[in-house]
Amino acid sequence: MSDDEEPREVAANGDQPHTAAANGDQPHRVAANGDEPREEAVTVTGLRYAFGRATAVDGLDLTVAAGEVFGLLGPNGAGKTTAIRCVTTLLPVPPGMVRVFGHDVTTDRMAVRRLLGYVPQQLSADSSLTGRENVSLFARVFDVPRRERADRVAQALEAVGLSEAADRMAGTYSGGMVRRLELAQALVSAPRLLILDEPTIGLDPIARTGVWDHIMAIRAASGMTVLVTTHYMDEADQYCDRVALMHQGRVRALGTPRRLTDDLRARLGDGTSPTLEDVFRDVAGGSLDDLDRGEFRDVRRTRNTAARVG
Ligand SMILES: Nc1ncnc2c1ncn2[C@@H]1O[C@H](COP(=O)(O)OP(=O)(O)OP(=O)(O)O)[C@@H](O)[C@H]1O
Repeated sequence: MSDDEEPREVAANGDQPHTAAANGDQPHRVAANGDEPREEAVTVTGLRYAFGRATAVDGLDLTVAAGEVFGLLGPNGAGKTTAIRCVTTLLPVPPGMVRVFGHDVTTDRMAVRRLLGYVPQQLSADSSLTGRENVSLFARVFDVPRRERADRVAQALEAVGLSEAADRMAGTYSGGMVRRLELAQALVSAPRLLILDEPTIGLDPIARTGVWDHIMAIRAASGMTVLVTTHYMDEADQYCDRVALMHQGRVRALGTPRRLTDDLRARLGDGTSPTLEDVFRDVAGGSLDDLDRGEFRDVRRTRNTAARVG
C-alpha cells in the first residue's frame, strides 16, 4: 500500500464508519455500536509529530468512543508511543489536533490530565516501597482528597488483585504483579480514560491473561475507556473492540478485529481464515521488515519488569 492511500476504516458495527460531528467545543459524538451515538473519549485529527527531522507520527486521524477498548497496534517505531504521549499531554502539539472528552490537550491540559490514567512502558513503581505505598504516592500526586485516600488506594489494589500482597515491598513482586500494581497506580484517580502502553510486554502468557482479566473487569465495572498499545495481535483480537494498525506513523487499517479479518477473507476468497497479523501484512505490504524478520511477534524490546523492579 502506498503512503498516499487512505486507511481502511470500518465501523464498530460493521456498517457506517465512525464520523465525528464538528460541533465546536462540545464533546463529539460517534456511533460506536450502530445505535445511539457515543461520546468521543479521544479525537485525533491530522496529528503529526517529529523528533528533529525524524517524523514519528505522520497525519494520524483517530476517534475512540467512550467506553470502548481501543488498540493501537504496530511494530517498533510505528509511532504508537509518540501518539499516546501526545494524547497524555506529555508531548507538545498544536491546538486542535488532540482532544480528550472534548478538552484540547494543549489549551486545556490540566482538565485532560485529571481525566486520564496512564501506564507508560517505563517502570513507574518503586521497588523499595510496598504496593500500598506506591499507590498512595500516586493518590497524593493526583490530589485524591486526604479523607478518601486510604479507601481509594485499597479499592485500586483490590481491583487488580493485590490486596493480600499490598504490604509487601514491590521489589518482591513478579512481573505480572508489578504490571498490576502500575495499573492500580493509574486507577487510583478514577480516570475516565485509561491509557496503557504495552501493558503485557515481557510477561508470560499466564501473567498476560491475568493483567487483561483485571483490565476487562475494571472496564466492565466502571465503563472506563481504554486506549492500549500492543505488539500482541492475539491480545488485540481477543480484547479490543476496535484496533488501528499503524505503520510508519500512519494508520493503515481501522476497525473491529472481526471486520478486518472478514474483509481480508472476502478479498482473498481462497478459503483461508486470515488473522489480524495477516491483515497487518496485507496493509503494510512487504515493507514491514520487522514483521518479516519475526521481531514483530516476539516483543522486540522485552520489558523484563520483574528484573528491573528487583
Ligand atoms: N525521544 C525521541 N527522540 C528521537 N526519536 C524518537 C524519540 N522517541 C521516538 N523516536 C522515534 O520516533 C519513531 C516512533 O517511535 P515510537 O516510540 O512512537 O514508536 P512505537 O510504535 O511506540 O515503537 P515501540 O513499539 O518500539 O515502542 C521511531 O523512529 C523512534 O526512533
